[in-house]
This record gives sequence, structure tokens and C-alpha cells, in this order.
Amino acid sequence: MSDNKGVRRVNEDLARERANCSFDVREITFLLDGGENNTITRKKIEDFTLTDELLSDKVPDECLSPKEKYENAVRKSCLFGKLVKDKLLEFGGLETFGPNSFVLRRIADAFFKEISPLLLHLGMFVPTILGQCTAEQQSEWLPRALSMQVIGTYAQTELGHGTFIRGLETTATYDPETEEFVLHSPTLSSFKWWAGGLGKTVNHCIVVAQLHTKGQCHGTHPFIVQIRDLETHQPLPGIKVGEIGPKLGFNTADNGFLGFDKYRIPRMNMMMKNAQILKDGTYVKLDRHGKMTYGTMVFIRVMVVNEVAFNLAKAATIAVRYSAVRRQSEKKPGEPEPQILDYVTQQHKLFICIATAHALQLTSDWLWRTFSGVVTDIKHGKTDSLPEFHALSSCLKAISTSDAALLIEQCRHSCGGHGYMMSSNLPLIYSFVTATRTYEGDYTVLLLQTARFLIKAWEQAEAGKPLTPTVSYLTKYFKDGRVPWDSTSEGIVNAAYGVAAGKISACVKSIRNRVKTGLSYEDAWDLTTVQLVAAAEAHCRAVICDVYRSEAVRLTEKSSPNVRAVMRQLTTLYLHYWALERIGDLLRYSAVSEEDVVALQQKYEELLALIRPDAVGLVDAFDIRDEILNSTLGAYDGRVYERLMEEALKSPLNAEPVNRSFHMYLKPLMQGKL
Ligand SMILES: CCCCCCCC/C=C\CCCCCCC/C=C/C(=O)SCCNC(=O)CCNC(=O)[C@H](O)C(C)(C)COP(=O)(O)OP(=O)(O)OC[C@H]1O[C@@H](n2cnc3c(N)ncnc32)[C@H](O)[C@@H]1OP(=O)(O)O
Ligand SMILES: Cc1cc2nc3c(=O)[nH]c(=O)nc-3n(C[C@H](O)[C@H](O)[C@H](O)COP(=O)(O)OP(=O)(O)OC[C@H]3O[C@@H](n4cnc5c(N)ncnc54)[C@H](O)[C@@H]3O)c2cc1C
Repeated sequence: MSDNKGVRRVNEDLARERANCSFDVREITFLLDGGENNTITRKKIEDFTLTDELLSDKVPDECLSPKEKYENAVRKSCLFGKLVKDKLLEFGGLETFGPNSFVLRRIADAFFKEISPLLLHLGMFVPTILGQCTAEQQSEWLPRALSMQVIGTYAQTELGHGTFIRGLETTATYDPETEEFVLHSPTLSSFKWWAGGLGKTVNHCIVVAQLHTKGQCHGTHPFIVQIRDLETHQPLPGIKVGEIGPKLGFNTADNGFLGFDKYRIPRMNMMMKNAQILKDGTYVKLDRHGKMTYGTMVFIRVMVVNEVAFNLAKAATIAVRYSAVRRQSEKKPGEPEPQILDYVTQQHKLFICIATAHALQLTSDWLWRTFSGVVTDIKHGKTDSLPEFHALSSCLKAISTSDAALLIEQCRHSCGGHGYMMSSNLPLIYSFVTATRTYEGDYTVLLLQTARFLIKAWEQAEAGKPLTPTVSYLTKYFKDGRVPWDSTSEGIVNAAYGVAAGKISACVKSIRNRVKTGLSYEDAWDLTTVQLVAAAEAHCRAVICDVYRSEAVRLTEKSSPNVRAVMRQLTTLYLHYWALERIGDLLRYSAVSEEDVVALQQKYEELLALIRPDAVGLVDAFDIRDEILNSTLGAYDGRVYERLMEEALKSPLNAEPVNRSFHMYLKPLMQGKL
């Protein structure tokens, strides 16, 4: 499927794999894209955007200095931004920030090997204007933001606090005399830290600060703040701003720091959809739920599930294609070296990556639909679905990012030494995805948010009250006792819910026992958090298994038999993989027997063998263009060794036969003259 301009010759092994694939690759691409029309639109946008003229880099990004890398990223961001501004909105207007933003995001990877300094502008600044401003404020800021007249970011985290938002120290104190807010950073730890694009790129940012008026603090609220002059780009008086320095990844995102010295902004720069300050300084709260100002974070958590699914699909594509091309060792003496994809251990490393990319993609689509329902409810003044959605999006964000990061690293391991090359793109994909486990809510912290909801749900089940959909299983598994075992897919999903219920029940008992010993509820909770995190993880895994299984069945109802078969093999593989990974839990909470465990392992190994002939077809079906994959190991044509050498020759160290350090240091050392 991939549009591979300039293909000279496809590696013979890859060509044979494709010829032997049991299904029509396009059919699965359509399923993953949500229909043939979506695929057609995506490909149109890709054809139109991914031109050599825009993408060509003479020197690989990784060979540039940090400053050159940043400048190159800004250059490409402006080209990309202009494309979005001029043309791409035609494909969906503001809807571009809905489903089509996934296409935009995908294309952006062809422009930026790392991150665009404008990611936060489109990814958080614009969505926060949409979610936190009144209609009047939106009409002022949105056109300027979409036309890139103002370029912004989202500055919430401080040096001293990221997780605990209520602990932020930046103050915004209302002055009714001038009808302005005075922004101030009272301590070093109150300096904003981390916002993407803040270091050098943006001229505006959304600042989350403690709102003070009439001598009272009303907690954190978002404000739109201009920090640089639009003409000269110099920081405005009262603003101290800079870049935070090199990181594990994200090195072209110019993450920044920001401090305020009694810096004044107009009253109307407070984002007033959920709370307002009247001219005289009266505070008016409009948010009946209380956490509506956290809305952008919830939106990004939803987006991140899709983001990591896509990145895992990229890593799996690279590793599977490479494993079809690479030959190593011998299985039997004297036999030709096999493709490394023929080693069962390699299949074990890689097929779970394909299945997880599907599981996360389908879960992300389902989450997006659920989110749209919640947004509609909120528009009609109903916030009842928010606690459940917060619990759901928190755990899905935590588990998807953590699983994806681990599996991407596994893809790198599966490519041996060449996977360690920057030109394989696996290190950059990993460094990007591992950050998603931390940003927008740390893994543990978010699972503990879900755990709060689960414990409350358990108490509701005890009280015989109705439960919301994602925890309704607790009613079924409320009574003690082991869940019956049944090795069908449905049976494994039920057992996963049974494990989650068992773990939640154990947490409730632990907390209650600790309270009985005289501990406060908070202390009892704190001592139980290891179990609570495990319970939230088990709940989330059950949800993913359930959604993946049922969505795959629903989506393939009209598919050809071969596509239905391979999709079913993948879902079954996923369920068996997790049953085996969590076998201790199943032994504790379900009636699984030792013979059942042996049967699970045997079936899992049979599935690896069944999927093997279709592995290349399955990654081809992700339909990720070479420009987006950016990988010497994963290109469609499989010219792995040629590309590795071509890239090596681009290294600046190869531009001259002898480096000057020889004359400066090595030669004097060799001659004893140093
Ligand atoms: C270039 C081209 C691109 C084009 C495409 C554009 C599309 C972009 C696509 C993808 C973009 C992805 C990349 C984006 C890059 C992002 C970079 C990173 C940004 C950041 O990290 S921003 C900072 C994020 N910070 C955090 O997430 C902080 C985490 N902390 C918290 O969320 C909270 O503090 C907390 C949840 C840990 C606790 O909050 P708090 O102390 O106030 O509350 P509690 O007392 O614990 O709980 C009270 C009560 O409230 C409930 N609650 C908490 N949060 C929420 C919520 N969000 N919604 C609903 N309810 C919430 C909580 O459960 C409690 O309820 P109960 O009392 O138990 O009933
Ligand atoms: C690449 C990247 C980009 C970012 N971009 C932005 C941005 O654009 N804008 C922005 O505002 N922020 C941004 N951030 C900041 C990010 O949101 C925070 O780093 C994140 O929310 C985690 O908060 P923290 O750093 O304070 O970690 P901490 O909360 O200090 O976490 C440290 C450790 O303490 C543990 N811990 C903390 N609290 C608890 C608790 N209650 N219970 C149990 N364990 C706990 C955590 O699990 C973790 O192990 C970015 C971060 C990164 C890495």
C-alpha cells in the first residue's frame, strides 16, 4: 500500500513475504483508518503534503548541533504551519482538531524527526482556547491563533510542582483600580518549567496561576499571557524566559522556563468559561463540577492513547520488516541462515507489538467516541459522566503509554545492534514515547486517580446502588470466590474483570483493616497504594481486552474470511499474552488450573506460528509511508544495508579523511610530545 516513490528494487525476502500474505492488506488499512473514505482522504493529504522540496535535509538532524537542530525544526514548523493555515483546514475546518488532527500529527513526523516547537501551539494552546474561553474570548483569540499571528504554549508545571496542581505558586492578583491581573513568581520553585516552545519560539502562553481577589485565593485558573514582543520577539519587561536545556528526547521542542515580576495583563485575559472576575473584583464560579479547568489535560490524555498506538505501529513496522530482511545464525547445522523473523522468540517479541498497536488504536477510537459523548453532555450542562471519564482516561493514558514505551524498546532490542542507530529511528520513537508516561499526568499518579474511583464504585456496589458502565462488572463479581475459568476469548475477558474485582476487593479490605487499627483513612490509603495501583492496572487491562475484543469483532463483521481470521488470531494472541503475563493473578482470583495454564501457553505458541506468514502484511497494513517512518531498517523496499551505509556516509566526520584532532592530540600523544 505504501506510496513508495523512487523504489528501486524490493528486497527478495520482503517481496516473498508479501506474495505469501493471506489477506488483502488494504482491507485492514481501511479498518484501522475507520473506513475506505478516511484512507483516501489521508492519502490525499499525505500526497499533497509530503513533497521532497519540503522534506529534504542535507545533513541528518542527529548530526546537527542543538542550535542548528532547533533552527531547522523552526524552519520546518513554519512550512508545516503555513500548510495547515493555507490548505489543510479545507479538509475539515475546525474539525481538524478532531479526527483529522491524527492525520496532521502523522504527517508532522515526516517533517520532524523529533518534535515541532509548534506542537504545543496546535496541541494545547488552541484546544485550551476552545475549552476554557467564552465565545467572545474565542472570537478574539482563535482566528489569531489559527492564522499563527499569535503562537502559544501551555505553562502549568513549575520547578517545584507538576503533579500537584493545587500546589502551584504563581499568583494572579486582581487589581480593580486598573482592571488588570498582576502575575508574580514569588519563589524560584514557582518558575514555570517545561512548557514546549516556551524557551525561544512562542510569543504567548497559557499560564495556570492561583487567582487572588478581594484578599481571597480561589485556586488555580488559566490566563492568556503575551510574553514576547510581536515585532522584535524580545521578552516583555517583567518577564524572565529561557530554555531548560538538553533532555532525553524532545530536544527540538525548546521546553522553557518563565518567571513574572509583577507583570500586568488585562482582566479579560483570564479564560472565563468556567469562572469570571467582574470589574469590581467579584469572583463568579460557573463550573458546577469543580474540575472543568483541568479539561485540556483530559483532552490530551485522550489524544495520547492514539499517539502512542501510532508510534508503536511505527516501531513494529520497522522491526518486523527488518526481521524479514535480516538473516542470522543457523537452526540446523549446514542449513542456510534463517530470517530472524523465523525464530519463535523473535515472533514472541514482535507479534504482541502488532496486536497491542491494534488494541490501543481501537481503544483510542472508542475512547474518542466516549469523550465526544461527554463533551456533548457538558455542552448541555450535564457533568455526571465526568468522574467516570476522568477515571477511564487516566488509566488508559497511564497503561497505553507505559505498554507502548516498553514494547517500542522491545522492538529496538529485536533489531540487535542496528536498532541502536539513530537512523533506525527507534531511539527517537522511544525517547518521544517514554515521555508520554510522565507528561500530562505521571503513570502512578493517574492510576491512583482511577483507584479512587474504583474504591468508590466498590462501596456503591456494596450499598446496592447502580454503577456506571465501565465498573458495572463489580456487581457481577461482588461476592467473594474465584471467577470460573473458561479459555475462550470471552472467558479470558471475564477472568480479567474478575481479577480486577478481586484486587479492588483486597484494597478495600486492606484500607478497612488499617483504619480499624486506628490509622486515619489517608494513612490507610497511603499504605495501600501499591495494591491500589495494581488494582487500577488490572481494571484498565480488563477494559482494553474487552474493548479490543468486541471492537475487532464488530469491525470485521463484513470483512473477508481471511481478514476476519487474522484479526481474530491477533486478538486471541493479545488475550493469551496477558493471561500468561498475569498468571499469578489468575491463579489467585480465578479457577484456572495448571492444565489450563499449559493449554494457554500451547495455544499462544500455535498463534505465533499462525500469524508468522502474515506478519509483514500486517505491518504493511499500518500503511506508514517511508517519509513518516524515517528509518533505515524499516523502509518499504527493505534496502536495509544500502540505507545504513548511505546514512553513515552523511556523517560530518566522514567529510574529511583525517580529522584535525589527529594533528592536535593523537599525533603528539603517539610521539610522546603531549
Ligand atoms: C505540529 C503538528 C501537530 C498537529 C496535531 C495537533 C494535535 C495534537 C495531538 C496530540 C498532542 C499530544 C502531545 C501534547 C504534548 C503535551 C506536552 C505535555 C504537556 C503537559 O504535561 S501539561 C501539564 C500536565 N499536568 C498534569 O497532567 C498534572 C497531573 N495532575 C493532575 O491532573 C491533578 O493534580 C491530579 C488529578 C493528580 C489531582 O488533582 P487535585 O489535587 O486537584 O485533585 P484531587 O484532590 O486529587 O481530586 C479531587 C477530585 O477531582 C477529581 N479530578 C481530578 N482531576 C480531574 C479531572 N481532570 N477531571 C475530572 N475530575 C478530576 C478527582 O478524581 C477527585 O474526585 P473525588 O474527590 O475522588 O470524587
Ligand atoms: C517531555 C515533557 C514535556 C512536558 N511539557 C509540558 C508542558 O508543555 N507544559 C507543562 O505545563 N508541563 C509539561 N511537562 C511537565 C509534566 O506535565 C510533569 O512533569 C508531569 O505532570 C509530572 O509531574 P512532576 O514532574 O511534578 O513529577 P512528580 O510529581 O514530582 O513525580 C516524581 C515521582 O513522584 C511520584 N509521585 C508524585 N506525586 C505522587 C502521589 N500523590 N502519589 C504517589 N506518587 C507520587 C511520581 O509517581 C513520580 O514517581 C512536560 C514534561 C515532560 C517530561
